[in-house]
Amino acid sequence: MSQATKPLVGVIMGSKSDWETMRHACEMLESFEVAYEKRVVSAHRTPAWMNEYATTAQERGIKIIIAGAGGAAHLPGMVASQTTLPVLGVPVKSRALSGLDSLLSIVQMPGGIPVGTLAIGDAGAKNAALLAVRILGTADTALQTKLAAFQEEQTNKVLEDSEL
Ligand SMILES: Nc1c(C(=O)O)ncn1[C@@H]1O[C@H](COP(=O)(O)O)[C@@H](O)[C@H]1O
Repeated sequence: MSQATKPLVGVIMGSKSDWETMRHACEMLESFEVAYEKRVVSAHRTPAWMNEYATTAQERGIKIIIAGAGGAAHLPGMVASQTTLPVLGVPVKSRALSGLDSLLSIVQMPGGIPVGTLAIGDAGAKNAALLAVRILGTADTALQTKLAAFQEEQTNKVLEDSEL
């Protein structure tokens, strides 16, 4: 799915080391059969590539960018500054400060350049994908139907598990 169809979601991350977190976003997109691409892009280490990625994403058909980064996590904000696409930021859990540094770096954007910031770590990556699916679902009733089924299944599972 990620390679064959034209991608609608760009999943980018500051380092290969973020993959264990960001794979949760990719897996969720796959479960909804939403075409995506995944790339390592760093504002700090590959600034020219980041600029190219952000400025060409829209013309390539990307609708939403999910950007994960840890520590001094400037990637989501810098990408948001160079595109008008919605950018969802995932704070990756850092070794030194458990992701609080990542969260604050992503969430505290100056007015005018929005980044939709998710929770730290795996749940944030999963929810970034679900939020992307919800956004795409506003113009795609088939996706909305899948989202409703996902939520119903989730609710039923929790109710079943409540019978201890
Ligand atoms: N925060 C950023 C950016 C950026 O924001 O441009 N580029 C890499 N990184 C982060 O550095 C951490 C450590 O990276 P390494 O494991 O490669 O040393 C990763 O979590 C990455 O997201």
